[in-house]
Amino acid sequence: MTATLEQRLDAFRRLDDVKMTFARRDWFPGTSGNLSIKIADDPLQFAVTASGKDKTKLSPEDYLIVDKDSRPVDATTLKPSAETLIHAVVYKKFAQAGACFHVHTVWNNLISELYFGQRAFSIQGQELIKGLGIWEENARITIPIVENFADIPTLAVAIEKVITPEVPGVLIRNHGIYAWGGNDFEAKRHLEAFEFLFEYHARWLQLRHATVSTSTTTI
Ligand SMILES: CSCCC(=O)C(=O)COP(=O)(O)O
Ligand SMILES: [Zn+2]
Repeated sequence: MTATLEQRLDAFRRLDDVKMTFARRDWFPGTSGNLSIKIADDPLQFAVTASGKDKTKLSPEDYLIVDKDSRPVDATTLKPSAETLIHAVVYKKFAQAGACFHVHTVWNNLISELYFGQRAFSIQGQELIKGLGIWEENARITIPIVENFADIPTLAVAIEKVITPEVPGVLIRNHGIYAWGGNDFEAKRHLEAFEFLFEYHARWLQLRHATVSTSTTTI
């Protein structure tokens, strides 16, 4: 069933909230990043950020509604995010996904670069893994890494091939992360958990390196 006006406005308000929260963390440098919230399943429709906007600001022209083919549902001069196809892939692959968020951060870029040549990043035994909805003892998670294809349909196909229901995210090398969840609250929690794990791991590697270097220095 097509979404009502009230559902659309509710999605826009929720996107405003998430956007401003992430903006305060500097998670949208240089107009990067995009956000979406699903508003209808059959046929698929979702609200998505307009392309190229300064996502640290609010304006009446921040979002539009697109269909399963990432095409605007209404007549509009706004362009959907250049990466809308990736949001569509997530919603089509996981019927339970209700929101999908993409940010470029130094930490997620560093992790993808540190594991250059590898197709995934794994981490084990961190409490914040529970933030991803994984509660088993000493859990290990593996987030796939895809190469940063400039051609978005190629990138979307690469992402479609590697994402799984177990881990709600994917890293694009030297680009950023996509994370999703059943709704905006859950997608935000997942994204925050991933970002914590990336920062923790990168800092841990740095400290370990510094400690090893100091302990091997002769006076
Ligand atoms: C300057 S960021 C390059 C494009 C990108 O990766 C991104 O996340 C933002 O693209 P959009 O079309 O959604 O504004
Ligand atoms: Zn991006």
